[in-house]
Amino acid sequence: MTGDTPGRTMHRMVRSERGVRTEDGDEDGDEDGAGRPAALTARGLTVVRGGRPVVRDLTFTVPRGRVTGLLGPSGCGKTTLMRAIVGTQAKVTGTLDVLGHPAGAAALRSRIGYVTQAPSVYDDLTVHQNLAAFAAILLPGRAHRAARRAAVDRAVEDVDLADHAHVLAGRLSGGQRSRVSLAVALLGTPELLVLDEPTVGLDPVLRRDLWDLFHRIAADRGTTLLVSSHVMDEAERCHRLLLLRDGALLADDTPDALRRLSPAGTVEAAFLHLVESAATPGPGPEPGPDANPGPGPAPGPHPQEPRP
Ligand SMILES: Nc1ncnc2c1ncn2[C@@H]1O[C@H](COP(=O)(O)OP(=O)(O)OP(=O)(O)O)[C@@H](O)[C@H]1O
Repeated sequence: MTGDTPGRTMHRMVRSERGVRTEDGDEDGDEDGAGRPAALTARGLTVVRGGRPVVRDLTFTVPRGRVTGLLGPSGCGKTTLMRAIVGTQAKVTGTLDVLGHPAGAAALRSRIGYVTQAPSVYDDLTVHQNLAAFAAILLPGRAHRAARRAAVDRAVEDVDLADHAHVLAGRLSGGQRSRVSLAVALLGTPELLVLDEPTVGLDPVLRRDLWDLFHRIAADRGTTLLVSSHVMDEAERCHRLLLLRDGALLADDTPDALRRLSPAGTVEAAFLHLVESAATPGPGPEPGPDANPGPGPAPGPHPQEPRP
């Protein structure tokens, strides 16, 4: 069972090669309270690129309807993991289930939205035309005309670009172009949104606005968001975090539980603490009550909601 299920069993935290996680006795596996499979379940997930493993033996679960941050330094494997999740990465071994299907299954195509680091928009089309072009692929034919229009209008509103709907994409700022890419991903109302460093290069106000949008999407539609970043302060904005380093999972927990791992009380300090503990064999960090039990159930209520 995953998600915010009250009355969960007690978990015992362990540190393993797969990062910090808990051991527990729950038997109900990777489902949420409604009996649906978790958004993501990985076991022993490894990806080889350029002849070497760049994602190594990851085991984690991502609950539905929450904003999960995938954080770690440049080159640690975030994009590679995301590509594995959306089914575009070769040389993936281990288990990776997405919305209850093996990653890359045809049944997932319309259920996942993926926004890469490079905005995929046509510069010589307006925002509206860009969205209309993608909507025509998703909802082809005359019968869907009204639905197409509604989907485009809603996506433009979602990303707060109504004032720029008729501006050429080539004349937009970097942040605005990123939002057009996001709007394209939102057109199909995906159940899982995978966003690769969507806030990179944005000023603090735009970053805050985008994070607000991510939370609205999760809260209003029950969409699961997996958002990567190499900026540790973005961790505070997530319900859950996967911390990666050198392709390995350092932690899978809530920001609140991670903050408690170090005296400084920040996720960045927790990251350093975990790196140091991984380098020094020992008993490992103290338990965090919100740790994800890896392949087992996810945590109960979050003691501190993320800063939107
Ligand atoms: N096409 C490729 N061929 C071989 N190795 C690659 C290729 N692309 C990436 N890598 C290697 O895989 C590792 C993980 O890269 P990845 O792009 O997944 O990291 P990242 O955490 O997303 O980095 P960034 O934050 O800079 O985008 C890196 O060591 C990188 O050098």
